[in-house]
Amino acid sequence: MEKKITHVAAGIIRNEFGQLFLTQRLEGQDFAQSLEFPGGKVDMGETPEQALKRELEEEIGIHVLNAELYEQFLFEYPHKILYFHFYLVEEWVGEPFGREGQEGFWLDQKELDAGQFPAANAKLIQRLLAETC
Ligand SMILES: Nc1nc2c([nH]c(=O)n2[C@H]2C[C@H](O)[C@@H](COP(=O)(O)OP(=O)(O)OP(=O)(O)O)O2)c(=O)[nH]1
Ligand SMILES: [Mg+2]
Repeated sequence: MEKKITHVAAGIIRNEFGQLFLTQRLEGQDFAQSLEFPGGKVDMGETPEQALKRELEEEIGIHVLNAELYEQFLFEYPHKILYFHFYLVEEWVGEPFGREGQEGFWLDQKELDAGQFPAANAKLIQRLLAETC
């Protein structure tokens, strides 16, 4: 059977100290306990940017003021095919927190560790590490 492609929009939320806001996936979700960039599936009729804004309100309680597309790519897991839209978010209103009970914390961009994220994130994290100063 053909696997359908699910679109996912997620935010690389970066503060003025060069730290990124990460969350930990919950028990019961796929990739439970992995770290992630907050975000989720793009709903039917939504643009990826609209999905990003909705998901960041729902998951971490922030209102995004500006988002710049950083990386888009397809990744095939054994059980699903995802098309990611990662946005760099540096302007928002509110203080991010794990609104759905998940852990959330700030981490220096240069401290990112691809081993703590799902496999799809590897290249993205490589780029983020290469772009720290
Ligand atoms: N949000 C997010 N998802 C990621 C990342 N890396 C990665 O492989 N994924 C995968 C995990 C999921 O299979 C999918 C994203 O879906 P999700 O579980 O966040 O979707 P959602 O928030 O809409 O959650 P749900 O309502 O379906 O439970 O992408 C990442 O950095 N951030
Ligand atoms: Mg999600």
